[in-house]
Amino acid sequence: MKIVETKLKGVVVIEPRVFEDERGFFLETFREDRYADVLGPNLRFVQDNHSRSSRGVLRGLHTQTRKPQGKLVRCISGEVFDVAVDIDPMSETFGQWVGVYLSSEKKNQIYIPPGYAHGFQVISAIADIEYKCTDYYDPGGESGLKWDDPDVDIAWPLSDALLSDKDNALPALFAIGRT
Ligand SMILES: Cc1cn([C@H]2C[C@H](O)[C@@H](COP(=O)(O)OP(=O)(O)O[C@H]3O[C@@H](C)C(=O)[C@@H](O)[C@H]3O)O2)c(=O)[nH]c1=O
Repeated sequence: MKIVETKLKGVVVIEPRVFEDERGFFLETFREDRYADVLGPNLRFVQDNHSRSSRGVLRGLHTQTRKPQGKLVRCISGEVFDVAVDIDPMSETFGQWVGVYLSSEKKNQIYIPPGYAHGFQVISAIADIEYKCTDYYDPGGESGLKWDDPDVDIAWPLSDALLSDKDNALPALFAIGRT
């Protein structure tokens, strides 16, 4: 598999090896030994999630304060623009973001370590994403920042973003950075 590092520490894009033949294709989407080599030896996933959304839907930008989750994300149908944001005020890259198009065609993945904010926007008519998490969902510790915070200035592919009421009410980065 090919690993592409990004400007955010620990955020990597993974391009697994895909075996194609007359029946279709095969790939390993996770195996502990190889991924631990890249993502760190203490890697342990405890929860798998799957969500489906339609074109324009934007979920994010989310993080958890009490149980920060590392996430290994892939798109199993359609295409999304997936984003990680550095929300650590002590970090040299605080406020910076990286984005990658994930698709069922490319079969690529992004790993986002604990402590970053994560979100994605759907480009195709429908998209399914699956992601493995290093800690459990903790509703009482949910946090995040607004998708269009001008201080972060993410270049989302579609300007018409469809958000949940919860995501529409998220604060700006400077507000969560002070807590
Ligand atoms: C995230 C999550 C939600 N839920 C429930 C709560 C709620 O009733 C329903 C939908 O939740 P949400 O609106 O928060 O789902 P969603 O907006 O898809 O939240 C997700 O967004 C992406 C960007 C992430 O990075 C994830 O960590 C997660 O925060 O599912 C769980 O039971 N377990 C979970 O792990």
